[in-house]
Amino acid sequence: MKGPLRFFTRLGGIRSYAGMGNKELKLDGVKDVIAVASGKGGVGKSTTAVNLAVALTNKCQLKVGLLDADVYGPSLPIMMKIDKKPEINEDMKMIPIENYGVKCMSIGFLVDKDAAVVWRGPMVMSALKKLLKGVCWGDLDILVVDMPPGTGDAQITITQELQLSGALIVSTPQDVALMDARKGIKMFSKVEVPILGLLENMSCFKCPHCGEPTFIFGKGGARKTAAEMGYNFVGEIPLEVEIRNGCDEGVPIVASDPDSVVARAYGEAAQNIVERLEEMSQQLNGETGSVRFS
Ligand SMILES: Nc1ncnc2c1ncn2[C@@H]1O[C@H](COP(=O)(O)OP(=O)(O)OP(=O)(O)O)[C@@H](O)[C@H]1O
Repeated sequence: MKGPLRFFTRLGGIRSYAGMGNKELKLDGVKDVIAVASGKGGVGKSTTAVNLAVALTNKCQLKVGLLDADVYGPSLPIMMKIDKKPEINEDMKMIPIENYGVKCMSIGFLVDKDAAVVWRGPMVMSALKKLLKGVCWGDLDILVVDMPPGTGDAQITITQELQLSGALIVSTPQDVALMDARKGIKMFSKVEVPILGLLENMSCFKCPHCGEPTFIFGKGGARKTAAEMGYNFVGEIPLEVEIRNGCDEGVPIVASDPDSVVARAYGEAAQNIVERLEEMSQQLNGETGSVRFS
């Protein structure tokens, strides 16, 4: 594992890192919080977060939440087909809205879809803090956080406010995307968040007529980068029209066609992440068996 040695302790089933300064546990009942991030925009981070959340629910049988922290361009309302505002509980916390078995929260549930785009920094920060602290998630095995693209203030705030178990970096195989992915990795390393691995999105396009693969964004770039940097390679997701359709229609392909090749690829990636979290737990606190995912 990269970065300084840290070790886990367990507090009532919730993981916590020793040696992380004075961070408090902010999300009661949530065992692991993982960030899905990319340095570059438009590489399929939200698509990955949504499909992974459904795969972690359906294929890994976990209790999963999905937080759309991409305040500038929330896509969860469309991708998860949720068109209502969350209710508030007696503690004045927002109750996540469930679809496909995943508990969801997004700034897009709260404001007009174009409003956040023109927000100034302080408004973005205040909205983010509300999203991070003001949601009653209940008991979750994993909360998947769809990060805003890039490595600016909003991203750093999230990594500082949330006790992240790790970050998944999504990239296309293209050099320019991989360059930004490296910046993302650097940001997480600086704040001592472990990298769960790299996932390559849009890895290849298979002609629906002849089956010939075309490597539109280059071949194997994320796998190579993961190997060079010593990180886990989580898997590759092809460029496929059904994935895009699923996003636009609000039915993730993992939910609509769970036996498809693509849904299986997301399932394997989800399993890889779960195993990586378990490995980290075992390495760091000396456990010998799976505690939560057996
Ligand atoms: N593997 C894929 N195959 C086909 N289309 C995809 C795939 N992954 C993502 N897309 C499409 O690419 C577009 C961008 O994806 P997405 O919104 O997930 O990217 P993003 O990295 O989250 O973007 P942003 O930087 O705006 O947050 C969407 O239209 C989505 O449907």
